[in-house]
Amino acid sequence: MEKNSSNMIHLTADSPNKPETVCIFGTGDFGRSLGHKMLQCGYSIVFGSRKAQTSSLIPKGIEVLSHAEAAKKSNIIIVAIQRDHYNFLSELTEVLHGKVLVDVSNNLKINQYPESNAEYLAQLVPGAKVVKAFNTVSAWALQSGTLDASRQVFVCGDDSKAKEMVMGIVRTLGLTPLDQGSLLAAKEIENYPLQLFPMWKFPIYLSLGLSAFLFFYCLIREVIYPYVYENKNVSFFVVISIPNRICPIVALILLALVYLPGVIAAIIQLQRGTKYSRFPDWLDKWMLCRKQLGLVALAYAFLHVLYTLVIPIRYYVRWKLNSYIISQIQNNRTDPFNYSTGWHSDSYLALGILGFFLFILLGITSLPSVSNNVNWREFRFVQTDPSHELGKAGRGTHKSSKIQTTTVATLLYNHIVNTQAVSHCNV
Ligand SMILES: NC(=O)C1=CN([C@@H]2O[C@H](COP(=O)(O)OP(=O)(O)OC[C@H]3O[C@@H](n4cnc5c(N)ncnc54)[C@H](OP(=O)(O)O)[C@@H]3O)[C@@H](O)[C@H]2O)C=CC1
Ligand SMILES: [Cu+2]
Repeated sequence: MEKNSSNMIHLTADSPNKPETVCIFGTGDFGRSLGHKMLQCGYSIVFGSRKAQTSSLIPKGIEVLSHAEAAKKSNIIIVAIQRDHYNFLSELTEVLHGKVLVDVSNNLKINQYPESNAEYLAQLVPGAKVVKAFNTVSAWALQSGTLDASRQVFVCGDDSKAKEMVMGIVRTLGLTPLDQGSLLAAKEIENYPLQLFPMWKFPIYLSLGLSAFLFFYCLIREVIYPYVYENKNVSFFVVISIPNRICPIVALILLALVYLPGVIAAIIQLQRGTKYSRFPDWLDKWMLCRKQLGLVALAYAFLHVLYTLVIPIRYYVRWKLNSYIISQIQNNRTDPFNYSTGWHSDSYLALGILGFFLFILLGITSLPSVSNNVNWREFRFVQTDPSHELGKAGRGTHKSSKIQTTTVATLLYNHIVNTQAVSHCNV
């Protein structure tokens, strides 16, 4: 595989034993950190700077030259300068002709400029092959060697050879390059570090909203109403009983919402008679956060399981059971065993257990670290890949063969419906 060749340092064609020289413009935080890391990985580095003196901050063994001189020494130039200061590069058009220019810049706001920084750079230096990379790696992480957040480096560019060269460097640094296609993808890549859990926002707000609504509903029905009309104080219900009622309902609603957009999308496609037109924006966004919706639903189901497991040790439950037994004794009466209740109770618990088990299976396989370890057939066996749909969401190919999701939903639905008959939540 290509992995072997790319893990080695790239040697220049003319001098096979000398490592490739890479030029970095800008001796700021990021330029220095990247230079230091690349030096460690065996590259020969030269800095291009406005001031050609060496400061103590510059890693030993790296030359600092003027921009033009430094650029002449290498075919790859990493531009570690803020976008606002790019204009001087247009004067270097001649020197930079045919060279690979790597744009690492980030913005302060999403969509700060009309065009991406990388495209702007390509306009400034028309003869250069611009590649976008490294913007998702922080200077601090490079320096401390603690790349704990993500080893993924998004790379995009119009020239495939230039892109391949940059991806080689990324791999040599021990990072994982992800080819995102042409320079048109640069805008998305630049917006990426500015986003804070973009796909999680909607699922989390929705689940919190639903929980709050259901909480007040249950509070009125089960605590305030008995208090007002029967003068019964069961306010402690807010601690376990009511949450345990909310959790399964929210979980099931969210699970249904994972499903619903696929159905709506199918209806839209049938109506339009084509699957090659874009879905409305709201549907697109909804589709893209299905995986997160599913995982939040799983979290709620998990809470429900925990709340349910503690039922036998609750004081209120034990007291209720005891007083029931005592009242039988006092009345000298034995309630007969009810077979249908026996069946009901066991079967809804079994449905809950199986549904929860499959739900966990779905959740686990949707984690990237797990799905990377199974092949696509194995994956399809468990679920349809949400990220597979992620890439195509806008273009409208949706294979909704979510047999497993259907099973989970059906099992859990039956579990909840049966709960009405013999409830573990009624205590
Ligand atoms: N810091 C980080 O963690 C990350 C930074 N980046 C990106 O890397 C780039 C550099 O960031 P960072 O190193 O933090 O920024 P700094 O402000 O630390 O450094 C920027 C460097 O740009 C050069 N520069 C400044 N003004 C001019 C100018 N008018 N003309 C020419 N060169 C100039 C200077 O180098 P000199 O004095 O040598 O000329 C300066 O050291 C930015 O685009 C940033 O978005 C991307 C990912 C992470
Ligand atoms: Cu339940």
